[in-house]
Amino acid sequence: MTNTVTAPDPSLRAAAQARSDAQAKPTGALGRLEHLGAWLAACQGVNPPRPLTDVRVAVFAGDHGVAARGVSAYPTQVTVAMVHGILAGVAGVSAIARSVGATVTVHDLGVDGLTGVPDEVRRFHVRPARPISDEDALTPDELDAALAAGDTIAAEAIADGAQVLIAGDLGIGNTTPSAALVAATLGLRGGDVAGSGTGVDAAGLARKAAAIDAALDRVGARASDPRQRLAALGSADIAAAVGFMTGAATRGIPVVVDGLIASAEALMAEELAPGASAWMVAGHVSTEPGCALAQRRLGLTPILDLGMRLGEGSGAVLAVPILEAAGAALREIAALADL
Ligand SMILES: Cc1cc2ncn([C@H]3O[C@H](COP(=O)(O)O)[C@@H](O)[C@H]3O)c2cc1C
Ligand SMILES: O=C(O)c1cccnc1
Repeated sequence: MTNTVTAPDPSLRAAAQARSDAQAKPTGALGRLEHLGAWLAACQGVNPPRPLTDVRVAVFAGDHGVAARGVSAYPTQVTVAMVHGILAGVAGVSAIARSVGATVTVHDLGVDGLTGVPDEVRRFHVRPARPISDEDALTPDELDAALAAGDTIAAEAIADGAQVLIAGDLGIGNTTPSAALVAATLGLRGGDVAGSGTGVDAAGLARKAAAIDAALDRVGARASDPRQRLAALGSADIAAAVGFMTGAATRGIPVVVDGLIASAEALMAEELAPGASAWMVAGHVSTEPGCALAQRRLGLTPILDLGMRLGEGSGAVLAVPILEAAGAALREIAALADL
């Protein structure tokens, strides 16, 4: 596993922008679509960029001990139910991915009580994350194993032809560790980053902010080290997604970032593999306050803002047609001089 990231090719970005400028439209008339097209060309190393025919969502599923603090509106059994839902192709991300021609896999990185699934799903199974307000979620060895699992999942998808990778999340309670990671990274408190997640009421929101503050106070200055922050405040599913994102960036494959959980993971990926965020676009911004905060820190401007708060990679995969249209515009619009 390497952490060395080479930036998307700046000469191809410039060439794509020049091609766009010469096309049969007023200069700049396609707005941010032009930037997305140039970014895609730079990522692919070819101008105009190739069509996106192989986009993959890997959903990282895991349970979170902190859920016992009453931070979610739903019981933890929903995590198992939703893994089965994804396997059956009937989850939210399943429907949206199908509508855009993307594929979805799900990976158990700490789901409590998961049975009746293919071995492949449990290949990287570990125990659920310990409650972050009371103890570190992971040991250093567990952190390494989770990061390596995500890197392997990315490597295998890329070797199999994936052009774009998306990390999806699944696990009751996961907005709490994600918000805690954003708070610790940005120097904020629970009240700044806690959102309603699955729909907690005001008392639930207060419990969530308090759980985040307890975790931040417990970890203290250790949080300034990104590995310690991730092990103390994260989880195996979150760490695996971080390894998946760094695995994509180190291999020169673009990533579309989803909501709060993925944006927190992207923050961690950028710290563990500096430059990784140059391989990312934000597919959407969710309604969780920590999501916009993380994206702003990374300099990522979301493609979509639809008031979504599902996770699973759903908002990211929904943005893929916009990215594809950006590439199509570069490929198919004639040069004004040729008309
Ligand atoms: C039926 C259902 C399907 C989901 N799919 C994703 N999430 C999302 O919501 C959960 C995080 O929110 P919180 O931190 O408030 O628990 C995670 O499972 C996340 O993937 C779902 C949540 C539910 C209830
Ligand atoms: O921001 C997200 O992706 C999100 C929000 C609520 C629940 N699950 C995910």
